[in-house]
Amino acid sequence: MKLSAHNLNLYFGEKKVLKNVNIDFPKNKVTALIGPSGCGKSTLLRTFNRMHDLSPDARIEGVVKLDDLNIYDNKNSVTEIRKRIGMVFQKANPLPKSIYDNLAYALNIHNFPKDEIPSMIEKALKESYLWEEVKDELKKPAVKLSGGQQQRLCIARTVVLRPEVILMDEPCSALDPISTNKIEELIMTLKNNYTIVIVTHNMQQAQRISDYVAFMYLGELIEYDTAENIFKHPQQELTKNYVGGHFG
Ligand SMILES: Nc1ncnc2c1ncn2[C@@H]1O[C@H](COP(=O)(O)OP(=O)(O)OP(=O)(O)O)[C@@H](O)[C@H]1O
Repeated sequence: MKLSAHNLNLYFGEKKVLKNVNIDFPKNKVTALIGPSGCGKSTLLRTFNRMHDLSPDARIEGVVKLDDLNIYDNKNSVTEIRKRIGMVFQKANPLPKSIYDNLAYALNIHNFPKDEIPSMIEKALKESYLWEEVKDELKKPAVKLSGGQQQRLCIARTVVLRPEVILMDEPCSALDPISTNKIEELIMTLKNNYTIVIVTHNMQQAQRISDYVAFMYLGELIEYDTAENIFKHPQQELTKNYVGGHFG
């Protein structure tokens, strides 16, 4: 197990959004978080790299760990945690810089040796299936790339730091089917090197790419199992109804 939450409760002000969630994410697997809108998928995902530190009304109880490291122990640096647990968002968010500098910026912040930066960037772009498309125009502004290319650049910006975990919050929801397909293929190769947790609304996508699936409802983890069991043999009535398309 790579990442875990135990007895996790999360409140925004008075509102309890995560209710006693217990979950362990296995190493080098893709786990999908599914459930109807507002059930707490993104909130759970964001807990793992301390994104809620930015919300003054968020309050967390419980234990969240990366291996044996307690993510919420104040002696651990948030910057270091976010280097080990990277995140890719719903909408591609490249910096207003060149393709090359989008990756160099992250490496410079983390003080990687200057002479290693060009080869690390090439490796990350190759790993993100983008190198062949951009190798001759690395100085081009990243915002001039297509939406799908921008999202692969954001994935490259995450993997260039050699994280252990990649959190993905609906990374394909703004993309066309061809770009989505490329990112899904990419996710399936990335899991050889990284542990991946992905929020998705797309049941077909969850079936195609995930090894494990966690179904959430109203802030609770209702069922967590292999993708095969969740989609073919769900144990809970709620899961059965959700994956059967009866609500959500
Ligand atoms: N910063 C915040 N402050 C207050 N409430 C919030 C905040 N972020 C999320 N919430 C609330 O927490 C609940 C869970 O939201 P969350 O975004 O985690 O759900 P979700 O399952 O990811 O939904 P969706 O599929 O629509 O993205 C919702 O009721 C939402 O309104």
